[in-house]
Amino acid sequence: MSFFSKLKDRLTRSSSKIGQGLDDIVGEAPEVAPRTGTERAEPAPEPPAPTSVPQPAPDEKLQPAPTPAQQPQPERTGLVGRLFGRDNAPAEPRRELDDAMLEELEDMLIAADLGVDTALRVVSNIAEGRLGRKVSSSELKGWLAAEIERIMAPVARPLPLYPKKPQVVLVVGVNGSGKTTTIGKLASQFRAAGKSVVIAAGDTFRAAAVEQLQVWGDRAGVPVMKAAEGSDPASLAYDAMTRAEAESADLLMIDTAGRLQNRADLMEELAKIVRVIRKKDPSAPHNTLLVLDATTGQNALSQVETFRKLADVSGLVMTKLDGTARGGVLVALADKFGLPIHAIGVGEQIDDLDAFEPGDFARALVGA
Ligand SMILES: Nc1nc2c(ncn2[C@@H]2O[C@H](COP(=O)(O)OP(=O)(O)OP(=O)(O)O)[C@@H](O)[C@H]2O)c(=O)[nH]1
Repeated sequence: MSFFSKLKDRLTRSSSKIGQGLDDIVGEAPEVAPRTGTERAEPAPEPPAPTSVPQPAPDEKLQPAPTPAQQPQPERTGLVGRLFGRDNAPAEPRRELDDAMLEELEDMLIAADLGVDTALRVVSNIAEGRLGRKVSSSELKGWLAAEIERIMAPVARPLPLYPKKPQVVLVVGVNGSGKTTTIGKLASQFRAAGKSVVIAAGDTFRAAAVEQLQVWGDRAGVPVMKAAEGSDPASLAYDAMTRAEAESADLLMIDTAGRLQNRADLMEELAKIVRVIRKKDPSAPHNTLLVLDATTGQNALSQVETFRKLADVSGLVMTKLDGTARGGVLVALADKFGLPIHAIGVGEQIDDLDAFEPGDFARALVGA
């Protein structure tokens, strides 16, 4: 199954929240516009965007996505047919885009975790030049997907790989956000791409976390460096760096603790890891990935703020987009911080993590 198919299948809780929300808003129209042939002409409803072909970003933010030539067109009724009421195309409910509808849209997007600022901006962009028009739910989905894609396109960047070996990736995030799983999935994928990888189990205070990492390491065929329980994570990171250099490994991934209860300690622990690996390579770590759990919704925003103070976060990975109705928070994150989103996770299996593709994500999120 392609990752996009998985994304569409598994983002259903978020997409049904937004997609169903739009259907409900349009369905609440005081009247369903009958096709009389005398009303103001409206553009034909857009067919859903094709799912298999990535769409170019629309040139102009307010234009509906271009209709691909091969897509079946909704039947257009000729003038005579309309005059004689022979319009057999099923009429989609339409509702006039007015202030009340915009407010409902805004509330729905806020409830879907896009956050107040982002929801306001998205809604005002959708409204621009369209007030007073009778719009359908599928048109709204198309415009919303285009707006979301526009916000997310600048932050969709795969994990950058530099020529430096070993490339050090420090992985930070609160406990349970999916750090271990993300490291395991990335390690497997890099191995499959022919790269050699070393993992350091830097959360030395939690035996369960170390064990879990070992399971992933075994699965991926990647060595996992461990240290005695409670020992200094920085000294483990240094040893792991030594081993990665000796083995000419392409990548060293360092797991870290995620206890936010004592921020000063955690900050010192992360800073010390960075200090010791810089003794071996002043340009390390080359990436500092913050792993966020989508199910925490708006809380992910404060986690970014906190971890940016604790570490020099260079990019984000969002996990658990499956099984949550809060996937909209990724749009809020992109809009607020502009940090690169390197990958998203939609399950617990190795291939349930993939690069972030904004068009696919936007369409899956709104159910377009
Ligand atoms: N459904 C789903 N579950 C995930 C995903 N990523 C991780 N998980 C699960 O989330 C739980 C926590 O993931 P971990 O990788 O252990 O998280 P961690 O940040 O390393 O947490 P600690 O080990 O407590 O530090 C595990 O049960 C994972 O299987 C995902 O994308 N989707």
